[in-house]
Amino acid sequence: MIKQMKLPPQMETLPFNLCNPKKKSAIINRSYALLHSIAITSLIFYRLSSFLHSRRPSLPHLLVFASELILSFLWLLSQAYLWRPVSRQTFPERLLQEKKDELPGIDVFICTADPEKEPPLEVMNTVVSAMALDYPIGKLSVYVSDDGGSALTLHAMREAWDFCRSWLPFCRRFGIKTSCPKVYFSRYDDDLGGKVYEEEKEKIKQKYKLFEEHVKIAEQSGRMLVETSILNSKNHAEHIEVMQDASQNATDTNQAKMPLLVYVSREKSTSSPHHFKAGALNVLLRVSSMISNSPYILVLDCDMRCNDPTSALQAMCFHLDPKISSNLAFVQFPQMFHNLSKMDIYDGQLRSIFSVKWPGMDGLQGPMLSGTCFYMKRQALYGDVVREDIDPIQLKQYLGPSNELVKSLHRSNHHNSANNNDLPISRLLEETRFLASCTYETETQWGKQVGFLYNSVVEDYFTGLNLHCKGWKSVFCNPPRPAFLGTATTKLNDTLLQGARWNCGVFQVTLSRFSPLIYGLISRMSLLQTTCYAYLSLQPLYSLPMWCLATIPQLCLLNAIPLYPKVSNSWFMIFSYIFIMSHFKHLEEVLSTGNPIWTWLNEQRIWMMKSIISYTIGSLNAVLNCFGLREANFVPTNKVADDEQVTFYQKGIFNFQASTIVLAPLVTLVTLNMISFAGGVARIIIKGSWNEMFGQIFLSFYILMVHYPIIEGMMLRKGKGRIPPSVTLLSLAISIAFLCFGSLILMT
Ligand SMILES: O=c1ccn([C@@H]2O[C@H](COP(=O)(O)OP(=O)(O)O[C@H]3O[C@H](CO)[C@@H](O)[C@H](O)[C@H]3O)[C@@H](O)[C@H]2O)c(=O)[nH]1
Ligand SMILES: [Mn+2]
Repeated sequence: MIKQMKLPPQMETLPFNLCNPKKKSAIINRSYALLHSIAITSLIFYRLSSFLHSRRPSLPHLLVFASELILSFLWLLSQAYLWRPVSRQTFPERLLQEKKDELPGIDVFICTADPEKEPPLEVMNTVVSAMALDYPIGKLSVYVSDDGGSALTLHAMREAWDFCRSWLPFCRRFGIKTSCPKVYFSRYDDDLGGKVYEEEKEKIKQKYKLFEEHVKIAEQSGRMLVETSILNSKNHAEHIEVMQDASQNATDTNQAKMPLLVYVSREKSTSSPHHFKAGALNVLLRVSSMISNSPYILVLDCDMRCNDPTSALQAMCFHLDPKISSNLAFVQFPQMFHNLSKMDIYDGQLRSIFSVKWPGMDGLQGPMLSGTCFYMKRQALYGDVVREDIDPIQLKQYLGPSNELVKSLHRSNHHNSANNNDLPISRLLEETRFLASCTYETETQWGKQVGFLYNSVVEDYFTGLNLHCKGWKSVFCNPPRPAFLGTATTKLNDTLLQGARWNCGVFQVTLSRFSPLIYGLISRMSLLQTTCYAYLSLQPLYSLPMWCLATIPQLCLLNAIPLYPKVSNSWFMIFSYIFIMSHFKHLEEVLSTGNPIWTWLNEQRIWMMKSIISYTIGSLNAVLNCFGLREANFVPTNKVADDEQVTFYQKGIFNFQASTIVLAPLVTLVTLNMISFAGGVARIIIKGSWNEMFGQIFLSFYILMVHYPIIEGMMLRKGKGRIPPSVTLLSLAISIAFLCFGSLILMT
């Protein structure tokens, strides 16, 4: 499919890629930051001086001030993302013109873990779309890691391999851009016309249907074996299978008509830790080094299908650019999603990360590693181990006992994508099984200094942090056509619990000796880059001011204790300025990244919800884990949605079918604010004074307004998806208890 176009003369002077600073955004951001920091400084001055004037500052005042300090600190850290945003452009045609014959090999790694939550048919669509990447065939290999060790996934993969035999030639022949068959057959957006094309399309469609049917039948018969497979998913021997034409030698990929496809299910046993996805990726690293050993690696989650086959070439526009390639570790594409609704009430698109934070970091040392959709240099993962002068014995202490692995390392170090073709295939497979066994990593540096790092359930964040600390750079590539599309969570419960896992992971890093604020500064990272990492690592702290500001001012309102200056007082202006400007800045960001105005409200809401639920649960888990009281866990997110769930989500209606631990805190806080707001309004009516309490009344009003869907779910909705009355009652009881108890304390 790779075609070399004749370039117009002016293009011949173009580089492979361009980096354009977003000057206008930088000016807006920096002016805002300057004014806002003056306002925050005055607020702190106001609080401190009022403490000096009153004889003994009250506890609520101290708590609110502490919250304001935490919020200000996090705000300050977050400014690093806004300092120097850039955007990038690639010119794959230029790359082909100069480097067509020197393109390096790429190994694609796809991870799956649970055939129930990650239906094999969907996973195979990802596999097929990766097989169809627009890249020289002999230089592309696809590896699937199946942590579930499921016979079903293996079966589906053989079927997928079969389907690829027809699908790949079809894509190549007609230049199909939508190389994920499921999407292609539901849209046909490659409008190519022509009789031959139509005929071929019909034929291939039948083949896809057949493929789909085979997998579905297997799925149905597999259901009955669920129990054994659950057992199996935690305890099974390794199984590795190289799929290839019978005529073809596994190692002779250069002659192949199809990319190599390899199924890897590592050995798992309940007695040894498997380190979740990071563990799976490290096994793939070792296994692939025996087979294709490509110098570059594309990592994909099982639901992240390729949506633009040229992504590999786009990534190579950076990796092969002599100006930046030597210290470039990875090219990160944004995670984008195929199932977002117009309203996107749960902020499934993660807008702030992929439209603001990563472009911002791209102007510094580069975006963080985001788990999927990145092209990584293999060498970067081997760390400082692979030096010319290192002695083999020492190398084995790092990499484990396999001689073949050590040898392969030198080959990849020499930028040679050639395989281990000095080994016979049977010997090679034997070695891969050894490398995929449970015990291989014992007493090695895998997960500590080599490969994807353990110690945090967000292996991506932690691994990326270490790379940047060692001086590696990264690049954010965000082309107009999404390069990859995944499945976003469409349920409140899933979104908040996924957020809890992420925040548990980053907080694990915060509590370790790798805490970015310290570790980053003593390493080779710049101050701004360190600040970006520190912001994410401390983000769970948002939970403290959120809990505080949703309860204390309300309690004080009911007890007639003012916490903010009177409206007539000029200091009130400072508070209003900070509140209004931070909202305007957020709005500016939402609109300038091409989103509708309701995104702004959705994000405010989900941010508060995450602060209360995800950040709280996440940081608690991390703390418990730190003291050895609880094991941090990586439970894969559900990727199947029932019709009912999809309907709610599509209509933008909150689905409150969620566990009580997720719902009760939210409902309690809303109830509490309803009571205090009512109390505040009653006070105005009876006493006629609103001046000194306005700040607190407004705060409650604001919280209620943003969380209107919860009020609706409690009082106005009927049927499925509403908040169960039992949760409402429980929350009411807790709020009243809190208010009574709190008032008692305030009176003493
Ligand atoms: O023991 C495990 C657990 C998970 N996975 C795979 O990891 C991927 C990501 O899991 P998912 O459930 O989709 O988690 P998300 O929260 O959606 O993932 C985000 O967050 C993770 C870190 O928590 C990153 O690894 C992911 O790339 C990033 O997309 C999936 O392909 C899983 O099959 C494994 O291979 N083994
Ligand atoms: Mn996912």
